[in-house]
Amino acid sequence: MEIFDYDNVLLLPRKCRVQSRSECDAGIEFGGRKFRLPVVPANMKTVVDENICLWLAQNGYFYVMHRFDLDNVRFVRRMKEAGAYASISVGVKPADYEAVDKLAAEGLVPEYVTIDIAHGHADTVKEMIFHLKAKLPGAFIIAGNVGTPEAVIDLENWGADATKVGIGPGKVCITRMKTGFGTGGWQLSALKWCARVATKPIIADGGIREHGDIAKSIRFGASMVMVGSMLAGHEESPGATVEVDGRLYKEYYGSASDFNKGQYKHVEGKRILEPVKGKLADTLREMEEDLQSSISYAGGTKLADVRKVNYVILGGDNAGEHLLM
Ligand SMILES: NC(=O)C1=CN([C@@H]2O[C@H](COP(=O)(O)OP(=O)(O)OC[C@H]3O[C@@H](n4cnc5c(N)ncnc54)[C@H](OP(=O)(O)O)[C@@H]3O)[C@@H](O)[C@H]2O)C=CC1
Ligand SMILES: Nc1nc2c(ncn2[C@@H]2O[C@H](COP(=O)(O)O)[C@@H](O)[C@H]2O)c(=O)[nH]1
Repeated sequence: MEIFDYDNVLLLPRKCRVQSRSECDAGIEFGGRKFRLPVVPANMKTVVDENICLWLAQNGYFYVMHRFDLDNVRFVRRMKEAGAYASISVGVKPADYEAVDKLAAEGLVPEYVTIDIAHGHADTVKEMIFHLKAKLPGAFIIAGNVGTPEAVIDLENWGADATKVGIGPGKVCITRMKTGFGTGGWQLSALKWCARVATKPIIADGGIREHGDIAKSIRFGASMVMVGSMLAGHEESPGATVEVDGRLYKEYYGSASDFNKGQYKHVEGKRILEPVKGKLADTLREMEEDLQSSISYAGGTKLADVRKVNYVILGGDNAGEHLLM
C-alpha cells in the first residue's frame, strides 16, 4: 500500500474548461441537502456553538453541533423554530439513549445525527445506529470515527448513511503518542484505502492544514471534510480569548482533553492557542474560492471532477507519478 499524507502529495492539472473560476461549483449534495462547500467545522466545543451552527445552516453550510454540556432536545427545538435543519452529535452512553428517546417522544427528528466516539468500530455504535433507526427514522446517520476498510464496511452494513474516517490526525490529538494507534501521519492514504470499499459518503476528519488539503481529500474519496483547527480561532469562535505578548489567541482544545472532560482520565487530546484570524465567514468564502480554483486546475466545472486527476507523491519510498489509466 502507498503511504502518503497531505503534505507530500500534489494533484496534477488538466486542460482548463472554464473562462472564469466563478463557473466552478464547489457545492455538494449531502444527505438530501445541497451545501456551498464540502467542509464541516469540527463538532468541538472550541469550534462551534449554537449561534455559529444556526448561522452556518442559514447560510448554506453543513454543520454538526458538538455533544458536550448540551441539551440536544432544546437545541433541535431551537433550530426547528428558526426554520433551520438540525444536525446533532450523540455518544453511546445511557444519557445519549435518553436524549434520543426524548427527541422521539416530542416528535423532534433531527435531519442529521452523528455518532461521535473515539473508537467507532464498536458494537456500541452498532446498537446506537439500530436505536436511531427505530426511534428517529428519517435522520441521516453519520458514524465514526474509524480508520480501516473493515470498519467502514461494518458501519455501512449496520445502517450508517455516512462514515467518518480519521483516528488521530487532528492538531490537538495525542492518540498516536498515548496509544500507538491511528491514521495520524498517513490520513490521506488511509482515506484512499477506506474509500475503495465505501458505498456511501465518507467524511475525512482531521489533519487539514491548508485549503488545498480539501481538494486532496475529495480526490482520494471524501465527500465532506471535517475541519477543526483551521476553523477555530475566529472572532466568533467559542474558545476563550488569551493575550500573549500583545497578540490575541483563542484556545482550541481536544474533545478528549482534560479541558473538555473536566478530569484527567483517558486523556487523548491537548489544548493549544490559535492566533485570532478574523471572521469565520471570510475564511469560508476564501475556502470556496480556493476550491473553485482547484476545480479549474482539475479541468472541470464541479467538485466531482477533482476525483479524476492524476497526482504525484513527493519524496520517500512511494515517490512518483500516479496516472489514471
Ligand atoms: N478522531 C479521533 O482520533 C479521536 C476523537 N476523540 C473525540 O473525543 C470525544 C470523546 O470521545 P470518547 O472518549 O470516545 O467519548 P465518550 O467519553 O463519550 O466515550 C464513548 C464510549 O466509548 C468508550 N470508549 C472510548 N474510547 C474507547 C476505546 N479506545 N476503546 C473502547 N471503548 C472506548 C467509552 O468508555 P470508557 O471511557 O469507559 O472507556 C464510552 O463508553 C469525541 O468527540 C471523539 O470524537 C477522541 C479520541 C480520538
Ligand atoms: N485524538 C483526538 N482527536 C480529537 C480530539 N478532539 C477532536 N479530535 C479530532 O480532531 C479533529 C479536528 O482535527 P484538525 O486537525 O482539523 O484540528 C476533530 O474533528 C476530531 O475528529 C481529541 O481530544 N483527541
